[in-house]
Amino acid sequence: MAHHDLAIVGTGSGNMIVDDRFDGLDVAHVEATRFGGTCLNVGCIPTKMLAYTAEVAETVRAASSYGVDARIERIRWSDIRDRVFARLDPIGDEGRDYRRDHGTVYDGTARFTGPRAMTVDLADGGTAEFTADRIVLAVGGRPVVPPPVADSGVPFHTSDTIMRIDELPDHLAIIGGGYIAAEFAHVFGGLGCEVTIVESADTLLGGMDETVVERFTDAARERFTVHTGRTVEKVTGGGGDVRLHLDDGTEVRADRLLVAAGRRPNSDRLDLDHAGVDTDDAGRVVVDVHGRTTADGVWALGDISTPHPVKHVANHEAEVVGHNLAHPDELREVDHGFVPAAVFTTPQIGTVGRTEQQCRDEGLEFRVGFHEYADVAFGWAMEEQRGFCKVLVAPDGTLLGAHLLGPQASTMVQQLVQAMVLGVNAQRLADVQYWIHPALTEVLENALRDAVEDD
Ligand SMILES: Cc1cc2nc3c(=O)[nH]c(=O)nc-3n(C[C@H](O)[C@H](O)[C@H](O)COP(=O)(O)OP(=O)(O)OC[C@H]3O[C@@H](n4cnc5c(N)ncnc54)[C@H](O)[C@@H]3O)c2cc1C
Ligand SMILES: NC(=O)c1ccc[n+]([C@@H]2O[C@H](COP(=O)([O-])OP(=O)(O)OC[C@H]3O[C@@H](n4cnc5c(N)ncnc54)[C@H](O)[C@@H]3O)[C@@H](O)[C@H]2O)c1
Repeated sequence: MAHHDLAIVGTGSGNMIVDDRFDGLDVAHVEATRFGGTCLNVGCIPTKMLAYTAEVAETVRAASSYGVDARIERIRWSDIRDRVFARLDPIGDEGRDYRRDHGTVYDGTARFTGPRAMTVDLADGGTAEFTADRIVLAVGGRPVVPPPVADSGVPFHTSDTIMRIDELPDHLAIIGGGYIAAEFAHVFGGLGCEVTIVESADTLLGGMDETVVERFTDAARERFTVHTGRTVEKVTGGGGDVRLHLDDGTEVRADRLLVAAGRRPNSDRLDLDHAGVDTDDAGRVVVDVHGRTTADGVWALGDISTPHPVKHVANHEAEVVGHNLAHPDELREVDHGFVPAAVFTTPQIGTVGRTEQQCRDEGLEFRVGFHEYADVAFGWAMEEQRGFCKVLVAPDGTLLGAHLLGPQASTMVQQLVQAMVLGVNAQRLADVQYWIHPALTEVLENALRDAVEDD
């Protein structure tokens, strides 16, 4: 049986760990599907390349409101898809080849057979067994498929497959109304498809700040057919005619179905009990602040273990675990303070820190600073009607949270993230810098002033 000094299972963020600090060690990587993980192959990057493309199409459609008459001649879906994947696929392939040249790569699915011992079901048949001094679990998560879909036998897509389809659907039905549903509704709606969303909660993007949720859900209702507070009881049909039977008797007919009803960690497929690795109630591998699991020599990072399943957090955790493997006597801690997020839709969303409802629920004293895009000059240039910035500020000026909806929200929120991380209070942030006039950032300046200036 092979023995390695270090084995890394999963090549998304896991592939970031090994560099020249590990020269001289025998290192193995194990990957069940495409090298490079979710973000590169089926997640953040292709979705954002498509989201931007959809924005280009929307800009053309909206051009006449600025006095520029334009129309879309044709949407060349196969060219759009191929632009994305012709760029991304070679990156994963090169990553795999590099690792092969510098160590061992197992193309297959690994699970534990004992403490720090694994077997790999190889993609091309057969199995391989290995032990390792140290093992890193970076196996991510996968889409959850609700039973009415899974049991129906009706073909469906998840985020893993929908981006590589051959033809755009006329009508896409989406189950779920979270991040993934919102971004794909934007992509396919922007490219001209009819979109219907079925979400079991009363709003889309539940869990975000209440004003974001309200305005985003309203915006989505204008662009798509949205059923909130509804569940799918049965799925029938097939091929290009999928029918969703909702609990209020509504039948949704579409030619494609996308399931975007949440993701779960892949911990249930690793036979963790053979290795002494514990999980929590949500199926996440339990780790300490250094990334160590409950089993000696086994580490974990990213979506398999984190409470924040976004790529910037997985990257940070990979950096910390990498450092800790290389420097076992100077362990670093993972920092989960002020984790921002963005939703790449129209309107865009950028968010960090507590929501207004969390501030209330925690009984905090706070002020709300609020400003509309429509009330700054660049908002006039853009004819922006819905966008806003909300900041939540404690009596001593500490920023508790910030939420933006509107153009460039994913970029603009970064300035507030920076202030929160560096401990710059709202008054100082508003006062000590010039705010470029008449840039969109005047929305931030005015929201901050609204929170800190006397009524
Ligand atoms: C559609 C979509 C869009 C997203 N957009 C964003 C975004 O815009 N911004 C953002 O921050 N986050 C986004 N995310 C989330 C982000 O992609 C994840 O948080 C991140 O990729 C997790 O990285 P990871 O390294 O933990 O896992 P992954 O990147 O998922 O890597 C895990 C790897 O392990 C492999 N694997 C699984 N089980 C085994 C096994 N038993 N043996 C061997 N290999 C195995 C998998 O094949 C996979 O390659 C998005 C996710 C999705 C699905
Ligand atoms: N821009 C980004 O950062 C980005 C983009 C995509 C995904 N992600 C990550 O991926 C994770 C998973 O995304 P997601 O959108 O799949 O999950 P999610 O948890 O954000 O949303 C799932 C939604 O589906 C609904 N739902 C669940 N079961 C349902 C059912 N049977 N019928 C109808 N609705 C149902 C839930 O109420 C929820 O609103 C996100 O939490 C995020 O961490 C991030």
